[in-house]
Amino acid sequence: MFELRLMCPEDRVELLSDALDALDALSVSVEDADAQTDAEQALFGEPGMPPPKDGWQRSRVLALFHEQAQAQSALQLLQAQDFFAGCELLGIDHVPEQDWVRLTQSQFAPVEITPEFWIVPTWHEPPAQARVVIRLDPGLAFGTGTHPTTRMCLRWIARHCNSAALSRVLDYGCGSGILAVGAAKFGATDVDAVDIDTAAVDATDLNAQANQVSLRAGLPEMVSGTYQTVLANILATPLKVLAPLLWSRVAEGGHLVLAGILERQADELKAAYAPYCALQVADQEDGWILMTAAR
Ligand SMILES: C[S@@+](CC[C@H](N)C(=O)[O-])C[C@H]1O[C@@H](n2cnc3c(N)ncnc32)[C@H](O)[C@@H]1O
Repeated sequence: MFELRLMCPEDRVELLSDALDALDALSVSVEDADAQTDAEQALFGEPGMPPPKDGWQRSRVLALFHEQAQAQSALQLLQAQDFFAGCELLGIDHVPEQDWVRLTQSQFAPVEITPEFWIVPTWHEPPAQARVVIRLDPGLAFGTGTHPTTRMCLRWIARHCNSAALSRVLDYGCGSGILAVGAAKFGATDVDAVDIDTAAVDATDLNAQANQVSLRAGLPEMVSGTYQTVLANILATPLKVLAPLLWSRVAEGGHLVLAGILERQADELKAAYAPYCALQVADQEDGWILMTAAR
């Protein structure tokens, strides 16, 4: 295969990507051309919020074609368009054949949560010291155990194993279902996992089956009654909006466990939850914090 690489200013990215699609590119991807340089202007957005800007100030647009001649003729057609002004050819390069499946798999090693608790992809054997294992392959839904927010929630679950905290558990924003599966593996008998994304609900069902645990996965409307533990690893903005709902689901004597919060967001989270409970920082990793409250 051949990769056509173009540099493109912010206001042309969409036009150029659409044109490459129309010219039968096998795939089109866009990268921040200034990433990890002094000129980088990173864009941070949150789900459900409008993007802060349409694109980076300069983007690298990469399009794959089967044949070199296809890439060259796509370039010629683009160069004849008005919108190509300000864009620039970086090159047309041969992309060597690779075993993409093996390459992707090699990037996902088993993840240690505690010395005895591991997340292990199906193509790996669990480490000898693992006593509790979640079998999980990367998929469409968030939550493979590689993110600090997920790991902190799982550590909290491991610390509370065999306690009343893990009787009835709610995983709110379940993604892959990793927290719900983890809670079930540590003895939770009644686990609900909900997400606004139906792909996450499907992934959670499949991951529960693969790990031979029983839980109920569904949309947030499925939540009913109260829970000894309510886990929500989302992001600061939705967590603030969800404060009354999440707290109302915590049973007497139960715990609220929140993640997806940056260290600098601790005070705003405490303020948002102050009418209901006193959130405390319970763990931290790589600039992210875990906040908890007991009822
Ligand atoms: C960061 S992922 C966490 C996935 C998993 N629980 C983990 O800990 O790795 C957040 C998930 O929350 C879901 N989500 C976002 N806003 C939500 C909301 N208002 N209600 C329910 N789920 C939401 C997203 O679809 C996503 O799957």
